[in-house]
Amino acid sequence: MNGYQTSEKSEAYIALGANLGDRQATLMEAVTLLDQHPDIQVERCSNLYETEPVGYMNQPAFLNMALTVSTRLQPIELLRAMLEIENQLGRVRDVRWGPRTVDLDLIWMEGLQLDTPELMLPHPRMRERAFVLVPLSDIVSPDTSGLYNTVKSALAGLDGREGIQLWTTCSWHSGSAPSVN
Ligand SMILES: Nc1ncnc2c1ncn2[C@@H]1O[C@H](COP(=O)(O)OP(=O)(O)OP(=O)(O)O)[C@@H](O)[C@H]1O
Ligand SMILES: Nc1nc2c(c(=O)[nH]1)N=C(CO)CN2
Repeated sequence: MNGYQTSEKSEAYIALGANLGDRQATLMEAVTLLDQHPDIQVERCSNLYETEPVGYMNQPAFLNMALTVSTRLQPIELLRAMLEIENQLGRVRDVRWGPRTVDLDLIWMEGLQLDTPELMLPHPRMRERAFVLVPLSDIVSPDTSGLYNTVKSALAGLDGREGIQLWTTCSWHSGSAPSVN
């Protein structure tokens, strides 16, 4: 699909990670801030997983999770809203793949492919990242068949879930804060 209808609501999948400060509190704050944006509604929220760092090893373990949101925003506007929330929560960019208070990546919008430096969709590294795929597998449904099939086949091709532990369950009830156990 090339064109993009902004008048209709779209579902977007977002991966979140944090490995500095109070990781769980920061992730919960990011979810709340996303839902408080006037044009973004959080629909589903994965459990939280503690994961070993990938790419740059000399850093603390991450907490990772994933969300489904619905929005009428253009994808680039959604990404900019996400980057603003990262800044609000104290994200500092220095080392590539290095430690961060919070990271929000736009992973997938069904039927959409983009290849610009500012935004690539689907996220170009999603298939090799168990820390993205495992949380996503909590929230994908066969209705979103492109993503569902991508997550299932990418997970089957990885070496399993080594380095990924369930940290806490999480559920989302519209209009309230995310609830963790
Ligand atoms: N799908 C996407 N999601 C988030 N950022 C993207 C995406 N595609 C391109 N970018 C661009 O990548 C830039 C760097 O993002 P970021 O600092 O989060 O990278 P990173 O988390 O260190 O590494 P990685 O991109 O491998 O996850 C962002 O400013 C953004 O413009
Ligand atoms: N376990 C884990 N490792 C990472 C993560 C992350 O969120 N979790 N994010 C990175 C940059 O996007 C690099 N490495």
